[in-house]
Amino acid sequence: MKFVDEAEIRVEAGDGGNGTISFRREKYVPRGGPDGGDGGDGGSVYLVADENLNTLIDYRFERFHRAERGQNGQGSNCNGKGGKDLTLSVPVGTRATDADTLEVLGDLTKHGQKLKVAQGGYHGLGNARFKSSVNRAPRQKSNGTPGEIRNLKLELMLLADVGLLGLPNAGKSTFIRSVSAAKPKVADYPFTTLVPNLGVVRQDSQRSFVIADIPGLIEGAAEGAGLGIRFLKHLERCRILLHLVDLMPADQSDPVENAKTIINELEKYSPKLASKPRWLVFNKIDLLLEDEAEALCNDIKEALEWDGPTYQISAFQRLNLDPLCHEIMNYLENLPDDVEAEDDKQDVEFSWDTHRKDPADDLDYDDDDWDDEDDDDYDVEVIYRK
Ligand SMILES: Nc1nc2c(ncn2[C@@H]2O[C@H](COP(=O)(O)OP(=O)(O)OP(=O)(O)O)[C@@H](O)[C@H]2O)c(=O)[nH]1
Ligand SMILES: [Mg+2]
Repeated sequence: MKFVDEAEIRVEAGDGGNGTISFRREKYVPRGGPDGGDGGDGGSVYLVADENLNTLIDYRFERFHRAERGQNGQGSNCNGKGGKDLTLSVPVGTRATDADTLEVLGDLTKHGQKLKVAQGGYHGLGNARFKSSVNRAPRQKSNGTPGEIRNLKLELMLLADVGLLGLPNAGKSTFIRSVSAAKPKVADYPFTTLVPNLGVVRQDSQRSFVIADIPGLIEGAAEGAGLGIRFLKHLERCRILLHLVDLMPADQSDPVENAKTIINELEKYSPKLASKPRWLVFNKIDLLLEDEAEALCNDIKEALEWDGPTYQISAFQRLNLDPLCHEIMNYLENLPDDVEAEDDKQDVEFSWDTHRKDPADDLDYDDDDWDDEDDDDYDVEVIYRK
């Protein structure tokens, strides 16, 4: 599966309409003067940021976009109508670059923000405009100028503060569903998640962070097993990774070995990613008695020689999620500004407004969109809700 957080399209603004040559012809009005009208301006092409969109995938299928041409002028001093502008909606966070010159035309960072990407042609002048004291019957007009044509590269940056790591079925998608308004598909088979999802965890009106749920990793991912490791690139800009460990794998596999697999694959992919702050999050504690869970977590920590932070949660039952999110928020807030930020300055920032969901909303697992088959249609999903 290919990533479509970028798309290349061609936009063509409308040409300006031509001016026209015409003379007033009317009974009893001999030698009516010139009355050729001007053409209309060509329509321009704009991009507008729309918070309801989350992918650029549509632009992969529809690559040519043209605004209307201006109408030609007409007699009786009638000017041609201007061509209609074309407005293309793109997700918030999209950057538009001229694919030929590599000039960055702009970043659309706020809902409703508009960016002109191709200027419509200017109108031509009708002969009425060329009338002068020495030329009362000009046979002159001008043509409209051509509209701008551009090959545009659209890029949508997926930026997340927190990245989720884990084997398939570890509960990553369940976790993001429980702490944010994102609605990725959850199921009891591996590789349910085929594309990354982003969710916004809102602590209060001023404080929130973004979590990325990516497809599960399996042993050999670095060599391409399962869905491979290409999704890990989305975690490179995260500030912290949560490694979800399933305490009760349905396939009876050993949680220690499972955790080691992830750490191995991570190291194979990139030592830099592997050295990012990482917290161990033991999931599915609801399936064990409290002291059993405690003992198992200790065993795993010992086997991994883990001395970093650990948490015990049930993503499904929403146990201990609040303290974990709280800690994450604190951690992120207390990071020095310059950590990992050097090359982020150019980044597009999302300005979503996703709120923390009411937990009661989500307890209904018969909920229709729980198993939203459409998910698979998208290569990249960024789900959020206002
Ligand atoms: N009992 C229990 N089941 C859970 C918990 N979290 C997730 N599950 C179940 O585990 C299964 C897998 O959950 P997902 O959230 O789809 O797992 P994932 O890590 O996103 O899996 P992939 O997308 O395949 O990588 C589902 O059947 C969930 O209902 C939990 O805390 N407790
Ligand atoms: Mg998943």
